[in-house]
Amino acid sequence: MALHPTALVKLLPLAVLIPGAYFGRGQISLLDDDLRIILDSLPYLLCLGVVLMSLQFQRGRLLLAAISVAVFYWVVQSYLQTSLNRNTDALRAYLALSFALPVMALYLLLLPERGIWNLQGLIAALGFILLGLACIELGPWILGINDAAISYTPNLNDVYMLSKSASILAGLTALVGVVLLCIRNEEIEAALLGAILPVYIALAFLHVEYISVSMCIAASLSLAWGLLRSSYSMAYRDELTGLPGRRALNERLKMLGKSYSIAMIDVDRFKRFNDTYGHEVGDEVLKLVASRVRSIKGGGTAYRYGGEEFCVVFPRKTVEATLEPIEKIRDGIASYNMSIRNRSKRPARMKEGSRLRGATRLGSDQVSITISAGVAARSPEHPDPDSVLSEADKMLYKAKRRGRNRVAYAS
Ligand SMILES: Nc1nc2c(ncn2[C@@H]2O[C@H](COP(=O)(O)OP(=O)(O)OP(=O)(O)O)[C@@H](O)[C@H]2O)c(=O)[nH]1
Repeated sequence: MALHPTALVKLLPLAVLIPGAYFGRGQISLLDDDLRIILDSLPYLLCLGVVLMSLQFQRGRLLLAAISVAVFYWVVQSYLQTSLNRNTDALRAYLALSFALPVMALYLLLLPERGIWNLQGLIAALGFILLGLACIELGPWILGINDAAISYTPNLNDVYMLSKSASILAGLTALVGVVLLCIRNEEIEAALLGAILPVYIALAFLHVEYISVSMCIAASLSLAWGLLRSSYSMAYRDELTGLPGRRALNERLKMLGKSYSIAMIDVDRFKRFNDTYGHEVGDEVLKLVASRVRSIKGGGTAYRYGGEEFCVVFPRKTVEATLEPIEKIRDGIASYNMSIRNRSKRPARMKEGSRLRGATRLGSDQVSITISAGVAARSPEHPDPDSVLSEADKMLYKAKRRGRNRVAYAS
């Protein structure tokens, strides 16, 4: 199981959203009454927006999260705007929330995305609702019948109200969320964390003025942002390699200025590689090549063009300026020995393995691969991105004809 620590970057919007909500709350009292009424209903409106978008994009976990934020806000507004010291119903509601929140957050975090309008999605949603009801009913009762209640009772007279046990549970939930984000590397995981944390903050600092409205706005904005980001990824990112895909390339090509170069890159003898080592190992090769091409220098942006082809766009660069970075990538890939992890996928026919040129079999577990590239720049003969792209493609096939593992460029 691979970990992606860089996925933590997806939490950066939270670093703005949560402090922004906390400090922005101070301004709410300055608003006139009409605006404050609108602001009070903003969490509901935002959650409704997320619910509608989740239905549209089949995002079951975000749908449940948005409904939960709205219910949380409603409970806080309806039952907890009072002194918990004197109102046992309010204390019960607070205990129920502080017990239900981590349990339901963990359920949502661990749940794989199943969509909405299918049996698995509906069962997942039903499980979530039943779990929520059980927590709300059983939570205060369980906490009331044994010693756990004492360590779970909120610190009613402190600004930070969550008890030590509830804080530990909250910390564990957040930790699980961070680990899952690093494993799954998905926008949705960051969005869920981005909703759970503000809701916890609202619960922990319940006595702070306007905390619930500001934090529930932050939570629903995080869900909306995650939904937009994941829809963008779905449309514009290639799932296997994580590179921007063909659609993103087409958009980029429309925005190029008067001077640019385009490189087409293709894995050599990839069909034979697939036939010999299997599609799964072929996918690993594509990921490896993608990770190398992604790090290309010289201001180039890499895209997966399709199949085993990649495209790099160099705005404001001549062909000559692109050669060094492309050669570096080609050389780096050619001299890298890739380990084949899946032993069952080793070449069935040894002769076949050793005949490969594009993928040379080195030892029992290692292969090396090569790439070829063609580069062309905008010129009077090739005045638009499509013709530059097709010229780069011609150069690529020139590199193939000349023996592969090389770069050819339009002079
Ligand atoms: N594993 C894997 N294979 C893919 C993927 N997309 C395309 N391919 C394979 O890539 C191969 C492309 O082969 P060809 O276009 O014939 O070219 P080649 O074998 O690389 O030969 P040259 O380009 O002439 O060096 C085909 O076998 C496709 O099945 C993918 O996402 N994963």
